[in-house]
Amino acid sequence: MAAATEEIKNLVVGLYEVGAVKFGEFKLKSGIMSPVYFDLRVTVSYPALLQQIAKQLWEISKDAQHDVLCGVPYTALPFATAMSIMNGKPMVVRRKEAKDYGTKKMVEGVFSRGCKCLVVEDVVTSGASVMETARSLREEGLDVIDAVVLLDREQGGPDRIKGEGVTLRSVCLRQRREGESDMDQVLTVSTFIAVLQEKNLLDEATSVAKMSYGERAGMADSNMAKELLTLMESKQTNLSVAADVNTCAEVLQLAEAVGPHICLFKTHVDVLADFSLAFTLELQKIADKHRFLIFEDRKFADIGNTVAMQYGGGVYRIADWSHITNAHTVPGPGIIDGLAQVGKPKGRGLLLLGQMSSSGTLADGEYTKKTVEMAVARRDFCIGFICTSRLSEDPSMIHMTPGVQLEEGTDSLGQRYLTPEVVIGERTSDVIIVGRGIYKASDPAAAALQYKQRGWAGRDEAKKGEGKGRRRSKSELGGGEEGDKVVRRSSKGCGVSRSTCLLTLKTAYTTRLA
Ligand SMILES: O=c1ccn([C@@H]2O[C@H](COP(=O)(O)O)[C@@H](O)[C@H]2O)c(=O)[nH]1
Repeated sequence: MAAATEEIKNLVVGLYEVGAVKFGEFKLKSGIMSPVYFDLRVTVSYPALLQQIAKQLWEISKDAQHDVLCGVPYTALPFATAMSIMNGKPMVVRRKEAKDYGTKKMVEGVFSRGCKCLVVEDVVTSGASVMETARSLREEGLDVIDAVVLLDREQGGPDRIKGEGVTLRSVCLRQRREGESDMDQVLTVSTFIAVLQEKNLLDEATSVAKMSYGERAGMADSNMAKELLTLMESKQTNLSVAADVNTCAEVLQLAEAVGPHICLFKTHVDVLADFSLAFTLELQKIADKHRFLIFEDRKFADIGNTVAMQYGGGVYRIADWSHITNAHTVPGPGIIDGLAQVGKPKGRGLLLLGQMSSSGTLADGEYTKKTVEMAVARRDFCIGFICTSRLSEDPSMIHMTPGVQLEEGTDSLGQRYLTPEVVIGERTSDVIIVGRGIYKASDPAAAALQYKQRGWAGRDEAKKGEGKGRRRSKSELGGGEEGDKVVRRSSKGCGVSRSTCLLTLKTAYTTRLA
């Protein structure tokens, strides 16, 4: 599955740079407040950007049926014109008001009855403008079954438009996956933010490392990521214990002892001499009691079909009891799809191994980069990474780092240890995973508390921005004119932190008006 292509990323950045996307505080025509406003009218002043827009709109029109194009007046007229010129496709123009002289035609241009017309729109909110245009074109004898839009504000537009017999396709930052509806084919807000952050275009305050886990929970795409981030915030812990002990009784005893201090309990059930499904039920009871999630560190590494069987069946039936599991990306994205087939219906989440803590690991450079792309493209199921430092500025992605002890060092088999302060404070990871440092301690509960405190304190360092995850803004957020949909706007002076704006933005986007 492709992540946002470079072309789409460039388009997002281009829109942002010309002020077609503004962050601040806006009252929309509907009365709701929004921390983002799209004003695509400015794009007429940027021919290269207009060309990019037309190219993307044309690409998503490929499966649509059309003999002519018609832009919804006025902002989308130049989009349709650019598409027409670039692809040699004729267009028609729909008048907003009929002339009171001459032909009194509502639609200008040459067409015949039954001619298929593709409606082109800039932004869809409720879908009213597209529907009005489609009705008017139909009254003149044109056949309208498809429409395309640059930005879908996810407020029910495509469904309403579908109700009028028109399929709306939107330019999106990820490709539609099998089984997803048209409504899923949207420019997701967290992807939008991730692209701008990746390009260092958002204010430093938006750096994910500076956001609370709670704020990020509100922005996460998968329910499992939301649940874990919420739990971390409410329990004030970013500690995961790795229970690498050999019997079920030892695992359960450890879970009872460390349960109050952790967000996640990591298992390797294939090292248990006496594994049974009854044991998993006991573990789940302890997890419920102490409010932590279970992570079976299975490190799947086969083709999609095989991992689906390994995850859902066999002796361990991992998907039945483990909230989270993980996978290598060596096989390619099929491994994620295979695991998602089993795990998604159960509400589970997946971590990808982007880096490893062991010395000489091959998981670096291009491999790590590709892994991040795979995760972002499936953020409905992928909740983050096993890694040694932050890999992505996407607020949905939870970074978990193993190889943590109170002192830096190595073991005799190549494991490398960093301290909680380095992992969370400097490398801006989200979760420390600690095994021997805790289960081999004379008092595992006391050791867990100590790691928990040091891991949580690391957050303060990360928020100060001294770490690697620090982002510097390249450009100030620009001022913008008041549009007909905007009552008030302020960017710098809105009195709300940028991260709060972004959180509200996410909320605004995910709240359907219908
Ligand atoms: O890169 C990786 C990935 C996973 N692990 C796992 O974490 C724990 C670490 O245990 P320690 O005793 O704290 O070394 C263990 O379960 C590994 O399988 C990792 O270490 N590195």
